Amino acid sequence: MDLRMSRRVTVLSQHLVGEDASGAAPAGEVELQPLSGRAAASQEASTSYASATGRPSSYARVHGSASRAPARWRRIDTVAKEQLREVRYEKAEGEGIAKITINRPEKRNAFTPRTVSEMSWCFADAREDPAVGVIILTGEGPLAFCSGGDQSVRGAGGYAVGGGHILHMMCDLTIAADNAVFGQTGPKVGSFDAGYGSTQMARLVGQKKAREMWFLARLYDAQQALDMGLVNTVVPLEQLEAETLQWCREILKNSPTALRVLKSALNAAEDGQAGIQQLGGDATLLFYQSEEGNEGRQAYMDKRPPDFSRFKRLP
Ligand SMILES: CC(C)(COP(=O)(O)OP(=O)(O)OC[C@H]1O[C@@H](n2cnc3c(N)ncnc32)[C@H](O)[C@@H]1OP(=O)(O)O)[C@@H](O)C(=O)NCCC(=O)NCCSC(=O)CCC(=O)c1ccccc1C(=O)O
Repeated sequence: MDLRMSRRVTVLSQHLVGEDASGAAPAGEVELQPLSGRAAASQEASTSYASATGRPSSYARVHGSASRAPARWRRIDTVAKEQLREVRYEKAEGEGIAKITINRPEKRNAFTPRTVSEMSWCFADAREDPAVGVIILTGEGPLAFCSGGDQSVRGAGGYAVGGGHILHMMCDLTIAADNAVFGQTGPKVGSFDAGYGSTQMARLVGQKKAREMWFLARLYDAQQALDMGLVNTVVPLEQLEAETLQWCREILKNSPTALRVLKSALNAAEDGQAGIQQLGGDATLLFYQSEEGNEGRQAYMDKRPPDFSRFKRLP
């Protein structure tokens, strides 16, 4: 599944696997540290605008901060004429935020082919909804975002889907809970992702670290994930939704066209001709909204030669 197909900004919240409800890390798993150091600093940086004067700058005064208040979620049970069973789909009342929640907590939100289909339908619905500007992808419950493909339904035929870790890597941004654990288990369970799961990872964390993650199949805590550039920020689990909503609202205050073209540009360098096609499509969209673009179309409709003389040839 190519999550980049969504032209809107996608934020991922929650974590791959978490500690048990008692707070103790299970034997053999990484011991999680309290939020500190770079994780705490990254949380602070996400809400502040630096100023050399020590006072809030005009930029900070104009743009301010975004609310962390809870959203009023409206649940949508049927998408693409299908009843959702393994995914919960919601939209925030009066805000451009959609939320897709993998809803199989009893299996640590492992996905089946059905889950992936339901996610695709929801992404497509959100993509087509002009009111939606940001999509949150998350997992149900405090224990896991997604533990990858459900091993009980994996067949010899195989499906072109990667694990839960790959889902978050394909999102634009990742906000991790402080109990999050990240990693690839593939080589230990007879699986691998030789597509985006490998190439996107290497782009995010570098070739050496990507090879370490895949070849050794170890697990990493949230601080380690932050340090290697795998996630954008780490917040206490109980602040995860508030932090995510604040990021969404901050993004939604910004120019949708600027965001759209930036996302296309950031993807274009890596996506070859498909990436350039998206960027080219965005340029055409903008051109069609311009006077110059309209003059050509209007002249044809008027059965006259176009007059482009009033449009400057800028250096
Ligand atoms: C994620 C864990 C580290 C969490 O550990 P913990 O919190 O202690 O919980 P557990 O007690 O282990 O799990 C609770 C319960 O959930 C079941 N479960 C967890 N994960 C899965 C899973 N991925 N598949 C099936 N079932 C799962 C677990 O068995 C428990 O059930 P009980 O009945 O209570 O025993 C830990 O759970 C863990 O390591 N999980 C496995 C992670 C993993 O290896 N994931 C697979 C990676 S490979 C992949 O994703 C490729 C895609 C794929 O395999 C696939 C699947 C389906 C169709 C097609 C494909 C394809 O190949 O294309």
